[in-house]
Amino acid sequence: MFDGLKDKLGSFRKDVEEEVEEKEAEAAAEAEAAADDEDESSTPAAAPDRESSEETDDDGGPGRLRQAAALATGRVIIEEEDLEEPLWSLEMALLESDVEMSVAEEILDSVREQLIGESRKQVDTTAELVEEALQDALVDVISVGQFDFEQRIAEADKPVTIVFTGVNGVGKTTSIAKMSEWLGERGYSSVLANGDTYRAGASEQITEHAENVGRKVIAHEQGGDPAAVIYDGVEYAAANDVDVVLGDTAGRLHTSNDLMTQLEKIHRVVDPEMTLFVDEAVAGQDAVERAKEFNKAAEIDGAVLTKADADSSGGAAISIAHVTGKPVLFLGTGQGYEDLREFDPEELVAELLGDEE
Ligand SMILES: Nc1nc2c(ncn2[C@@H]2O[C@H](COP(=O)(O)OP(=O)(O)OP(=O)(O)O)[C@@H](O)[C@H]2O)c(=O)[nH]1
Repeated sequence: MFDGLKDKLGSFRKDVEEEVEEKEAEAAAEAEAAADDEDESSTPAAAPDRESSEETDDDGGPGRLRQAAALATGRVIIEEEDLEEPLWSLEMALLESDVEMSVAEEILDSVREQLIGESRKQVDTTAELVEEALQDALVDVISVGQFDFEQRIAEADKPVTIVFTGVNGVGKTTSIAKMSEWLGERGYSSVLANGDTYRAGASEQITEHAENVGRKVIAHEQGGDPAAVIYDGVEYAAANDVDVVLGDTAGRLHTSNDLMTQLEKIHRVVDPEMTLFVDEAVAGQDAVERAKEFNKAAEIDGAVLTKADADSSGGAAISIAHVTGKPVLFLGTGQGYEDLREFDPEELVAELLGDEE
């Protein structure tokens, strides 16, 4: 999962290390040269000249002698110019990984600010410093809007209704069945409601998944009212002590107006606890754009990204929360019903920056 992005983040760490090593070597050479100068000019008459040459430091930045002095005390100073190339490469890498432009910029700004600011202190290893800066920057953008999904289910009045939206073909129905399993493992019963009355075959599809995971499915005729189906799901759940109603909906209707009308009616009729947007991680920028579009048409509470197991870039997972203000809550990590993983920003970033394969 996200191996391409992981490699690229590793390259940035190496790039900065190389820059700093090069600088250390230069500073060491300078220190040696300065020591030689001192030996040669240690007569009292030469001293004022040396002082003035230290003050008029004409090579810009903190200056060679100050760098050399810093090196002698074990400090390394990273300056903006040292980061220029590595940051440029990082930007390209993020964009190639389908990270949305504004999100990539946010990450770069944060890394730049942290590395330049912090590096003026004692530095143990450059790699640690870079890792910390990347970790903070990534966690910041990924964890926008995060909330504890399970706690929200636990605290909500029962039955809890969750509506799933998103275009067809991305694994929405599979994700509903996976969610039903995920809830079951945590002691919550659920019923599936086929609010996708638009597409032929949707009912058979959700029924098959429901049978596979041993859940009841509520469905009406094709062309029926999605709000009415989900309402029946809620009625069934209330009458049978079922905790959660998982409502499928038709992904894209003709216009975002239709979509909004459909979801608005569902909201009026059953007042769902959450509306989750489902898309596939492998769609990259397209998934990010769709998340924006769906969030605009009908406010979503969070996202489920399917097929993360097949996604090398990680761009959608990195970008969606920052772009929509709504968190990624789950990742689909395979075709089995158990392959649904709660999205944990810190854990994900640790994996992205980790050394293990
Ligand atoms: N590798 C992988 N495959 C997945 C994942 N989620 C769904 N799939 C597969 O994607 C294919 C489509 O899933 P469905 O749920 O049937 O998708 P769909 O019928 O297009 O779904 P709708 O979005 O409901 O229209 C199926 O073969 C699923 O097994 C996932 O997280 N990882």
